[in-house]
Amino acid sequence: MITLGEVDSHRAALSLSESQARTRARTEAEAAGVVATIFDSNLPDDADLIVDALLGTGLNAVVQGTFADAIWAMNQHTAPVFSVDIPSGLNASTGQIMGSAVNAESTLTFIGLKPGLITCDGPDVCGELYFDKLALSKVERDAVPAQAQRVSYYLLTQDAPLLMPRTRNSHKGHNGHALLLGGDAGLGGAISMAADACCRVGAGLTSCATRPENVSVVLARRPECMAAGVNSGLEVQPLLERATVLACGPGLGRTSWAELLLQQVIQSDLPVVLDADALNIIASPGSQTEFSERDVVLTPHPGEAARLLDSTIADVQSDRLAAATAIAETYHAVVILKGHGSVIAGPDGRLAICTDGNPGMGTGGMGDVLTGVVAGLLAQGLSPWEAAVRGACLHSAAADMAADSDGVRGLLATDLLPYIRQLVN
Ligand SMILES: NC(=O)C1=CN([C@@H]2O[C@H](COP(=O)(O)OP(=O)(O)OC[C@H]3O[C@@H](n4cnc5c(N)ncnc54)[C@H](O)[C@@H]3O)[C@@H](O)[C@H]2O)[C@@H](O)CC1
Ligand SMILES: Nc1ncnc2c1ncn2[C@@H]1O[C@H](COP(=O)(O)OP(=O)(O)O)[C@@H](O)[C@H]1O
Repeated sequence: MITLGEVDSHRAALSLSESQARTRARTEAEAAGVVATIFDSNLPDDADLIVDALLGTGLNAVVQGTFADAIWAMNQHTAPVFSVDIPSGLNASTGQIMGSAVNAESTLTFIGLKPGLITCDGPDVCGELYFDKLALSKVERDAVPAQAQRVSYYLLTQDAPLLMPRTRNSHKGHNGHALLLGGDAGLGGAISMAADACCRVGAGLTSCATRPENVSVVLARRPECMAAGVNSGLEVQPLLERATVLACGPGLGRTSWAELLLQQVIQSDLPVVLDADALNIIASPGSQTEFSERDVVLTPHPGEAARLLDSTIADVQSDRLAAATAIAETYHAVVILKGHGSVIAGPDGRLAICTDGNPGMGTGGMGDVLTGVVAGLLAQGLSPWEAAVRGACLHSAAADMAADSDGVRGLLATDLLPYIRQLVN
């Protein structure tokens, strides 16, 4: 941790106001050896560290004027920037850059980890993130309730394994039977990848209901999976009777075939994961779906979330926690709002942010694998909340392992599968 004492030979203080608090801060900084100067668009060339303590967690409007100039100057400077509490210009609650933000080399945040540091644009601007609870007692810290729980594969498995070990006497009937529905013409890969992930996460049995022409695609990729070609909703009925958990959406499309399949899924009372076009169909005008009596996980990316909320991607990304909460409340379901810092929201107001994951995951099929992972966890008896939290972290941590091994670019959804298997054991 860097202290003021260690930076006292550096002239990096910016004085932009004479309010009482700032005056006191300035007095104390000067006493520690900092030389304060009025900011005039330039920072000293010879500074070898910039301490950014310009704007804090109260920022709620676009940064303008001298503040924007100061942020620009810090970003142009060759010295690394160390941000105090939060990089100036970043919205502490949402992770949105408010016009411009400091690109910190590292950030030391205090008392509580702000959600904006770990979702949306936050991780791109805060650099290495450090946390100090300061001298506050637990009682004092608990007085301010956390907005969201930070979750990661590492945090979830510090004291216990991700999944309970199996009894030696267990058999496939104990581990659930997931039925995955989707795979319209040309999209057989999506349902096939979801099924593979469901098998690898440990579901006892995995079946697919897909277009007849995709049956061979699914079976060729994963013979352990069962695949039925279906043309109508009626043909889905016997499959539903054997399943314990459903997932619908990967490669589903939006044809009348897709709507018939989804109708069967909606009418069932089995736990279900809905993704991709299943979400787009329930978001369409006239569709009145809510799941108050059922275990449901919805996995929208920001585009699908915008359709579910009848809003825009920009609105969703401007406050990801609020968007995930609004979907969870509207549909009475657990929601994984995907993207960097995936947000998990429960209908009861619970919120978590997953800090695993990397930009290599921005490739087709990655969401289909997540659907299979969450379905496989539900099949093994996890609650929707646990399946969503553990599934999101498992999926992203597997992607991090795959990226550590061979790099971020060119990472494919199916590259995650061996790591998913390692991480569930
Ligand atoms: N091999 C396969 O069979 C594949 C099938 N896929 C299936 O094809 C379906 C349709 O995929 P499309 O890409 O056409 O449609 P999408 O609805 O997934 O994407 C359409 C648009 O939504 C927006 N969007 C998506 N992700 C976003 C994000 N993270 N942040 C902000 N905006 C975002 C973008 O504007 C994007 O162009 C998927 O739902 C999936 O089930 C894809 O998963 C790709 C691979
Ligand atoms: N930059 C990123 N950082 C972390 N995770 C990401 C990033 N980009 C994408 N992801 C993850 O990858 C997956 C993409 O899902 P989705 O958009 O539904 O893909 P598809 O429809 O192609 O299957 C989600 O789990 C999302 O959280």
